[in-house]
This record gives sequence, C-alpha cells and structure tokens, in this order.
Amino acid sequence: MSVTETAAWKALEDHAAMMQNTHLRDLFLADSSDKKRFDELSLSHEHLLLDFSKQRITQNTLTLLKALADNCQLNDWKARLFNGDHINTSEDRPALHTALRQPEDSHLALANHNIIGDVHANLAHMASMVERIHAGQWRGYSGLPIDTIVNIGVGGSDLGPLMACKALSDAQPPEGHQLKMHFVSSMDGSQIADLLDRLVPTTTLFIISSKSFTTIDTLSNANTARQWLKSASGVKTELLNRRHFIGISASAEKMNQWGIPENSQLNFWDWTGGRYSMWSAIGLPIALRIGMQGFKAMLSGAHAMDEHFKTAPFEENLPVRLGMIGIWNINFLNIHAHAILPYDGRLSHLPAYLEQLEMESNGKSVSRQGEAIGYSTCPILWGEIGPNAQHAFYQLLHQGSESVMCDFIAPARRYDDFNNKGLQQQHQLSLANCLAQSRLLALGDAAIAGNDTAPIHKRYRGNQPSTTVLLDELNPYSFGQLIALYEHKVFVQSVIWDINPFDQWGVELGKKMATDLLKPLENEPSYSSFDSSTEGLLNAILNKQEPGQ
Ligand SMILES: O=P(O)(O)OC[C@H]1O[C@H](O)[C@H](O)[C@@H](O)[C@@H]1O
Repeated sequence: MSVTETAAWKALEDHAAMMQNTHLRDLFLADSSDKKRFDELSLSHEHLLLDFSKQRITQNTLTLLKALADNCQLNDWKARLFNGDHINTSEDRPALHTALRQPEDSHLALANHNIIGDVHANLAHMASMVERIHAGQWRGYSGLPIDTIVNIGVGGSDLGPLMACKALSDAQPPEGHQLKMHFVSSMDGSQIADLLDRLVPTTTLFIISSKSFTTIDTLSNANTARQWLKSASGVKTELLNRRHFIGISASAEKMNQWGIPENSQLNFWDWTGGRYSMWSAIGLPIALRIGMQGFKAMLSGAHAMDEHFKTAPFEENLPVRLGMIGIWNINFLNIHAHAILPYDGRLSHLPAYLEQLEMESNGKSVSRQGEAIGYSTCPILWGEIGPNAQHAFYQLLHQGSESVMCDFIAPARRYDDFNNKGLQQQHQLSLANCLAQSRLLALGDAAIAGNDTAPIHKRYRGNQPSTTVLLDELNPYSFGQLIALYEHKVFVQSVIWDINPFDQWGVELGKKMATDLLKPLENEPSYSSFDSSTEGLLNAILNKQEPGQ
C-alpha cells in the first residue's frame, strides 16, 4: 500500500487543508501573550539549536507527523541503517558511513568481521601520511619537501573535503604547518590549467580521489597533472607516481593500474557512498588542513549526532524533526523549493554539498519495490551565503510567486580569538541580518509597524517557512554534528518516501551517451545516429573547429 493511502497521511492532508489559510503571523499572534512558541518548537543537542517556530506547524502537526513516522517504521529503518543491513537494495550493500565515526573500542560486525578495526587501521594509515607531509618528510622528485596539495576528484570525492577545508579555515593546523590547498574537479580543464600555470612542480602533491577510480573527469585531470610533471621534470613516471601522487579509492586494483604505489594508496569500502564519504580516507585533505586531531574531532561530532539520532525520542530528535517538517512542507503544503542560507562565509560550499547530498540521494521517483511513485520527493535545493543572496535572489523569496522553505545557518560566536573589533562587529551585523530576514520572511509586513499601508509593490506577504540552525560556534566538532544532522534528515525523508537514498542510477546514462558523442567530436567514425538538435550542434562545433573557419 502506498503511504498516501494510509490513515496517517490522510490525517495530515486534512490538517493541511485546515492550516492552508493560517499565516505564520497568526501563529505568532496566538502566541503573543506568553511567547512560548520558540520554547515549545525549538530543539537543541550539544552545540546545535534548531528553531522550528517559523515553520507553519502546531503541536498537532507534530503529533500527526509522528504517527506518519511510526506508520513508516522509521525506528526500524534507523536500526537497519546502523546495523549494516543491505538497505541499499539496488546495489545489494549496506550504507555504513556511521561506522566511519564509531569509536575505536566499539564493534560492528559485517559478515562476522569487525569493520571498526578496519576503519581505525585506515585512520592510522591516514595519520602517518599526514604526519609525514606535515613534518616535511614527503619530498618531491628533486628532494624538496611538499608544500602544496591538489585534490583531484568530483562529486562526493570533492565537495565534502572542499566544504570542510573552507568551513574549518580558522582551525590552526598542528605546529602552524600551513600547506597550500587546491581543489580541481571540472572535466573541461579550466581549473587545472589555471593552477598548473602557478604551481611549482617540485613541491606539489596530487591526491587522486575517486571511489570508483574510473570517473573520467578525475582521471583526465590526473593525467594532465602527470603530463605536466613529466614535461617539467624529465624524470621517470615511476618516480613521479611515488613522490607526487596519493590515490584514495575503494578499488586498489584500479589505483595499481594507474600506477599509484601501494604505500601511497588509501582505501575505503563499497559500503561508503560517495556523497557520504568525507568521513573516510576521502577526508585526507581535511586532515592535512586541520590536522588529524581536528579530523577526529569532526568524526566525534558526527558520532554524537549519530547516537542522538539513534536514541532520542521523536519529540527531541533533531534530524527526525528536520526531516519530518520537510515532509510536511513538501507533501502537504506543496512547497518544492528549498534555499540553504548560511550566514557565515566559511560555509560557502555548504549549499553545493547539500545539493548533492539531498538531490542525488532523494531525487527519485521509484519506490523500493520498483514502483512509480505518485507523490513529490526531493525538492529543488539551492543556496548561497545569506548576506550575498540578500543582494541577489531574496527578492524572489520576499515578493515572488513561489513558496520557498529556507534553512538559515549561523554560529552564535565568531572571532572570539581575533583581537579585531571591526571583525566582531561584522559578525554581529551578519547575525542581525540573519534574524531580520527570517523574521520578515515569516511575518511579512507585520514585522515592521506602518508598512501595511505601503503601496502594493512595497508589500511583503511573508508566510515563507524557515528553520534556523544555530551553532554555538563553528569548529570541527560542531561541523561534524551539522553535516551528520543533514545526512540523517535525508535518510528520514527517504524512509517516508519509501525510496533508496544510497544509489544514483540517474547519472549513468549521460556518461554513456557522452562516450558515444566523443567519437564524432574526435573525428572518429561513429555508427550512432542522433536527433537533429544533437547532430546540428555537432556539425556546428566541428565546422567551428576546422582551421580558418
Ligand atoms: O568518487 P568517484 O567514483 O570518482 O565518483 C564521483 C561522483 O560521480 C558520480 O557520477 C556520482 O554521481 C557521484 O555520486 C560520485 O560522488
């Protein structure tokens, strides 16, 4: 039976029909005498506080959402996730990113083997590499110590480390050892071409990050890097492979084939999904940036969120509430756009990270039973640093025709250690804007006395729901909590929608099609015929590429 046929779903539909004309303004007005809405609807755990009071919900909504979660056996699914059941059914494997942050003395058996031992052996290998590089003992072909790292990867092998290195940029690496870090992902070569112009071959180390080690984007960038080193050094490829490349993958065989020596390889496992992999060896750039201790603090923060998700009751559970309110917005209030708005420049890559995490996980319309789904799943998610977005797309949030749900994310404290009043004031300014925007989006004109008589083009209708995620401060631990919070939120929603969030078949066919299209572009005979648009464009490109045209 489809979830939409259940009594729990229908009760929520009825409730939504009643709530349809209730403005957030009314919900706050009803609360104006005792001002309890915030206390009743916000939740906190350790360093995170989530304010849900600007969501279009009442206590009754939460009760009905709990009935839906129970009906969908959310608690059983949580147990299956943590126990390592093969819940990624289309690939017949578990999804065990949570095991990557389990403490060393814990235990998780997969086919009678304790994988936590493997996880920590891997961390130790990673730590030894980090130590060598930080100590200046990893030397390039000319004997000079490495001082520049380039991570080559894409999707899950890029976005997590990229986001984390920026988010934790205030964290000091051990002994002040500052490596220059760069990230290359795009297949068109523009990032690597730009970098190679500026980098010094003797002191640059490339990390080739790819779960499959077959991703053409990554391998083509890696080949370009090796070619650059060859031309600059004139030394043998074998020496370059040894001194200038680290490989991170679930396939040792593929790394061997490319030429990465065994002791420069870091492995992880097929039960770690690409977009859930920054906690594995894929996180090496993070450890290089903030040190192994910082990396482990990030794992501990995520583990604390795992434990909270696993054990806290529905009424207190942050990821469960975040996920279920998303369900309410999407499936019952018909809101299909979701903006991620961090009020801290260090979180500038969070929107791109969540775009992959949410849309690649839950952007699906087939159920676990292989049936077409007749209800909405993952919304369109996008975002930008809040203060910059205010000068760009907030116009649409305030006066456009679309309902949009927003996540405002900010640390309460920043620049405590900076003896700079100007910076401290900038942080307060950013917080003031964060609070102002979520208030205006919720209440509309009612937030500003007198604006309700303004001409219509100056009016704000409000009623855009938002959640504010407040961190005490942004550090490796709270950052780990924050990302694990979103991972589990995505899982909660997948359970309600009855979909597998751990595969991504929708990205495969495009890759195959690109292989077919490369032939005519490289002037090789192609036996495929294409549609008229593709053929027209191919011909136009080929004509323009002919010399003298
Ligand atoms: O890590 P890799 O195997 O190179 O994969 C990199 C990325 O590419 C794929 O196309 C998937 O859509 C992503 O989930 C994955 O993270």
